[in-house]
Amino acid sequence: MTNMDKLYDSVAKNGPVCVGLDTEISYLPETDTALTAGENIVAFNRRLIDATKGVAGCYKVQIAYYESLGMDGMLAYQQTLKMARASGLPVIADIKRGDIAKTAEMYAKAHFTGDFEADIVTLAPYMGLDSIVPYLPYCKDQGKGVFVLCRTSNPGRMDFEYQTLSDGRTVYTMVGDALTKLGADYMGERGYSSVGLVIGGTTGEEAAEIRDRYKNTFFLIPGYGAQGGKACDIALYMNKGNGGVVNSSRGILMAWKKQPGVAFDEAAYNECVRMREDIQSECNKL
Ligand SMILES: O=C(O)c1cc(=O)[nH]c(=O)n1[C@@H]1O[C@H](COP(=O)(O)O)[C@@H](O)[C@H]1O
Repeated sequence: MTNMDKLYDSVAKNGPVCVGLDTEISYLPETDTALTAGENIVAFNRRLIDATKGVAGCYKVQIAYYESLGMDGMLAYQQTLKMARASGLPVIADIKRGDIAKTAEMYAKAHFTGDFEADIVTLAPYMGLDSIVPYLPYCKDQGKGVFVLCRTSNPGRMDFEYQTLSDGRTVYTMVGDALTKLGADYMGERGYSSVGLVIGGTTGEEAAEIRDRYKNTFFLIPGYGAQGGKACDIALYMNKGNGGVVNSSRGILMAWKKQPGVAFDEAAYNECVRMREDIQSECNKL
């Protein structure tokens, strides 16, 4: 069974919310001055994971928030991955790597084995397929997975991704087509490849076309919450309520700010439940 299969099963059981652990120290309601920044973040993440593991489909840990704190942060990253994986839910390491083949081999080893082992990683395809291929033996042998940036959530997606090629396709479609072709040899039992795509949820405009074109591809859909993505748009990227996980980071981490008097972990739980209902009710309308 692949990790994409596990993600599918997890969405079927708990729903599509991907809790983004992009934990910045300023998001914490209070800190313990006897602890380092990294230790405070681990304590916060521990309570957040405990509170949300029954209502989340997976976790995504954004490495930049941890790297920015140096060694203290990298220890926090290691411990956060460990705690999140111990919840039994699939864990995506949002590392967005994309380098030449030999270097990619080292990144794959770094994030699929050892101290920083994750179940699935995010990759950037700009340097070409040889920057993606070194991750595939881990998909074949250990069921690992990758989500490759395709049509992202940020305004800057227009700069390169929407450029039109001579054959009429957009650049993001060329990327999606090439990656789904590559992923065809890595199909799991639930009908999805271990090679998934990142499809931003801040617009629903191309949703029907994208979902239809990549039927066997699992999507990581960021943009809900702080970036303003709407459930009615996001539902269009799902496949009968599955086939995608919807990330919210700041919206969940800082849910306590919108729920006065409620503890941060309980507020995060409440936000996951609200978000899940919001998305599932839109999926049910389709
Ligand atoms: O790969 C990603 O996860 C990603 C792709 C994308 O197109 N847009 C996007 O926002 N992300 C990530 O998703 C998360 C969004 O965080 P919030 O906007 O706080 O919910 C961050 O970790 C981003 O790095």
